[in-house]
Amino acid sequence: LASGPVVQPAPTVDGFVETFLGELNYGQGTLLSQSTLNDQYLALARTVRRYLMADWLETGARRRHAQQKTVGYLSAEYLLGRQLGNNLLATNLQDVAEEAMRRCGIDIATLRAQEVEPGLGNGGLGRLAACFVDSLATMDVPTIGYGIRYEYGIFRQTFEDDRQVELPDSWLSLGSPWEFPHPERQVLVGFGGSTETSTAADGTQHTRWVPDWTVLGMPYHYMVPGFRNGVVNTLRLWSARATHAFDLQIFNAGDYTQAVRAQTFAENISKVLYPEDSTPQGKELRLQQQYFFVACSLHDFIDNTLPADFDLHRLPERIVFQLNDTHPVIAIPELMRILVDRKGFAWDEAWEVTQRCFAYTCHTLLPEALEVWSVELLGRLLPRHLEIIYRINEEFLEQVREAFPGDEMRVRRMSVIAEHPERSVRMAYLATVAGAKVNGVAELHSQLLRDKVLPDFSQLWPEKFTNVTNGVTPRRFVRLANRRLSELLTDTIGEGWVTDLDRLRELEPYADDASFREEFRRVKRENKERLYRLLAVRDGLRLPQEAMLDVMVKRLHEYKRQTLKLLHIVSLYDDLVSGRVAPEEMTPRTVVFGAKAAPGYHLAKEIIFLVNSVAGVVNADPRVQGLLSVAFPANYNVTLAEKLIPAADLSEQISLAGKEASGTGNMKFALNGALTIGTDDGANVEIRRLVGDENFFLFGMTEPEVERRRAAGYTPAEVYETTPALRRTIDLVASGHFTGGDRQAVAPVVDNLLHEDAFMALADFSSYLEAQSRVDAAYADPEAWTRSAILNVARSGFFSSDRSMRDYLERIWHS
Ligand SMILES: CCc1ccc([C@H](C)CC(=O)N[C@@H]2O[C@H](CO)[C@@H](O)[C@H](O)[C@H]2O)cc1
Repeated sequence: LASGPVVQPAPTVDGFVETFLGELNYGQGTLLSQSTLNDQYLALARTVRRYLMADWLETGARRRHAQQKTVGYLSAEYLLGRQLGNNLLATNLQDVAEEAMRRCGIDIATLRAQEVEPGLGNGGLGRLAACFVDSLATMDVPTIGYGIRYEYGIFRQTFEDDRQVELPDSWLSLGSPWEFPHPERQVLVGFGGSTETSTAADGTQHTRWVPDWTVLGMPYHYMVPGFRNGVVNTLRLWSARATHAFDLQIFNAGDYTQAVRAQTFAENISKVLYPEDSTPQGKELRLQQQYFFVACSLHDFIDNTLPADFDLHRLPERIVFQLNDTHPVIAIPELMRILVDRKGFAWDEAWEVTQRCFAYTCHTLLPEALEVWSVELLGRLLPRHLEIIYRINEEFLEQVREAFPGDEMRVRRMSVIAEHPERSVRMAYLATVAGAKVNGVAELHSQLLRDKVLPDFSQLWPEKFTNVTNGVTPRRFVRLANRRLSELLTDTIGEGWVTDLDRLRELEPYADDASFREEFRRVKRENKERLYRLLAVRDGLRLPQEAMLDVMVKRLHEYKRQTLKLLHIVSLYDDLVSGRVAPEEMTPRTVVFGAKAAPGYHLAKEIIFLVNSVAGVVNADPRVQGLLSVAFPANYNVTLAEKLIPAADLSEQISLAGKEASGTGNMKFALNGALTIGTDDGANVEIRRLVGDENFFLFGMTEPEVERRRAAGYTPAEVYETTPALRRTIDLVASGHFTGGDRQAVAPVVDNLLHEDAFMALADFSSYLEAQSRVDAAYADPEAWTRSAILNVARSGFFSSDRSMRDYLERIWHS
C-alpha cells in the first residue's frame, strides 16, 4: 500500500459528491447544512486537488526517475489568477463538479466567486510567468517554477473621491487550499556578515562567508496541471521564517517586542510584493527578497533534488535556470559561491558550469527599469557575492580589452560595475555576461535590445542574443474565460485548438459565412451582457448594451499613454456637446479602463483621478447619454480581465513606439475577437503582420520616427498651439469642466502634457483620432467588422504561450 498508486476518487458525480462531503465534514469539520460559503469553497477546492494528486505524485516520481533536464523558472512574480476554474478545466471535471454541487443544493458559480486570486505579481511579467508554467505542464516539460510566497500580494485598489487608495491584499486570510507546505525541505539562508580567506596547505586560497544573521526558507508547493494530459508540474514558492522561535528569556525579562523582533524581521522578507513595475526603489528589503528566493531555489535543486552523488560539473545537463528579468540575477554569484566555496570547484570550472546554467529574459526598454544595486548595499548584505561579482567583471573586462585593444571607453561602458552616479552593479550586464542566452520578448524589442540597450554586448557576442515573442495560455484566456466562443470554435473546427492553437487557421473560411458571423456576434453580445451584469453588481456601473466596447486595461504608466485615450474621450464628448457632431453621426461607444498605479508614482495617480473625473461628468451628462460612457472598475486583476476581454470590440494598444517590450493583453484581445487600434510597438507589429493590415487600426509614429522627432527637439506646447482639435480638448480639461471648475486639480496632468509629454501623446494625437474615425466607420458595418474579428482569431494562433515555449526549448534551453 505504501508505495502503491494513489487512490483517486471516482470521476463521477457520485464520487465527487462523496469526496466533497468528506472534505466538508472531516476537512472543514462542519455539516453541509451548517457550512458557510467559504467552508464549501475550501471543501470543493480540496476535492478537486484530490483528483489531481495522483497525477502530481506520479509526475514527480517520473521526473525523479527519468533524471531529465529540467527548466528552473526563476521569477519574483507569478500572477496566477483563480485556481479552481483552471483545475476543473485541466481535469475535465467542470460538468461533474457543477452537477455534484447542484446535488448538494449549491450553485458552483457562487463558490468560484469565493476564491481570492493570488496576486503575486504586478502585471505583464508576472502573468507571463503563469502562462509559461501552464504551457510547460501541458507540453509535459520537466519544470520547477521558483518564486516567493508573499503574504500580501499586489494591493487591492479602491477609489475614494476618484483617487486610487491601496488596501492590503490579505489573500491568505480565508485559507489557501491550493498550497502544500513542505517543512522537510526548509533551507537556511544567510545575510550580512563578512568573508574570511584561508590558504590551504597546497597554497590554494579558500574563502568562506560568515553571515551574521539567517532566516529559514519554507517552501509551499502549488500544482501546475497540464491540460488533460496527466501531468502536474510544481510551483515552489518560498516563505521566510525566523530560525529561532521567539526568545523566551528576553520575553520573561519583559521586553516582549524584542523577544519577537527576530521573528518579525525574518518574516518581513516575504511579507509583501513590491508594487512597482518599472522604477525600482532600490530598497534593501527588495534585494533581501531577491537573494532569499534565489538562494532557497539553488540550494533546493542542488541539495534536495539532485542525487546526493551527482557530479555538479554536469549540472547544465540537468537544469537551465531562466532568469525572468533582472530580479533573480543574484543567482549567478550564488551558484559560483556554492561551486567554489562549498563544492571546492576551481574558479574556471565553476564559471564554465555557471555560464551554461543561466539564460536571461529582458522585459523592458525603460532604462530606469533596469535594476542596479549599490556596491555599498551589496557589500553589506552579500559581501561574498560582491567579491565574486568583482572577479567575474575583472575577467570579463580582460576579454573586452582583448577583443577591443585600447578602447578603455568601451571597457568603462561595458563594466558590470557602474562608477556613476554611485558605484553600483548593473544586474542586466551581469546577466548578459554570465547568461548563455539573452532574449527580448518581441521582435522589435529584441532588435532594440541589440541596437540600443545592450549594443556593446551584441557586438561582442552576437550569437548570444535571440528573440522569443511572448504568448498567452489559450486554456485560461480562451477556453476558460470565453466558454461561448470556445463552444463555437469546437463545434466548428473540433477541440484540438486548445493545445494546438495554430488550428485556429481552419476558422478562416468561416469569416465569409454569414451564419457563422451571426453566431460570432451572438457570442460577443452574450459576453457583453455577462460583463455588464458583473459591473453592475461589482462597481454599480450601468452600461449601454448596444455601444461599441472600447477597452484599455494594463498598468498605469505614461509610456502606455492612457492620457491619449482620455484626450480622445474628451474630444468625442466636446464634439457632441458643442454640436459639432450630431448624435446620429456618432457611433455609440463605451470606454472601459482598468489600471493600477504604483503607489509612489504620483503622476500616474493623477491620471487615474482625471480619468475618473471625466467619467463622472460624461456619464452624468444627458447630452451624451447612450452615445458615450466611460467606466473605470477598480482593482483590475486577472479575474476581471477574464470577464472584460471576451466582451471587448476594440483593444487599445497605444504605447509610444519603442517603449512597450511586447504586451500580452494585445494577444488576449485578438484571440477573443476584438480588433486592435495600436502603434507599431512591441508585439503589435507581429499581430498586425499576422492578422493583416486591413484587420488592424494602425496609427502613430514608428520607433525610428520617434527617435528622429526627439532628436529634432520635441516641444509639446507647439503641437498644442498648432492643432485646433487638440487645443480645444486640452482647454476643456484645463478649464476644470470635469473637476467642478477646479483647475488646480487637473494641473499636474495638463502641465505635464504641455511642458513634458515625455511619451509624445500630443505628437500622435491627430493620427490617433484619424484612426479612431476609421474605427467608427468600420463598426458601422457589422458584417465587415465581424469578418475582421473572425480573421483576428483565426490568425492569432502564433500567440499561444505553447509556441513561446517551443521557441525557448529550441533557441535557449536545448542549445
Ligand atoms: C521595480 C522593478 C521592476 C521593473 C520591471 C518590471 C517588469 C519587467 C515590468 C513588466 O512587467 N514588463 C512587461 O513584461 C511583459 C512580459 O514580457 C511585456 O509584455 C510588457 O511589454 C512589459 O512592460 C517589474 C519590476
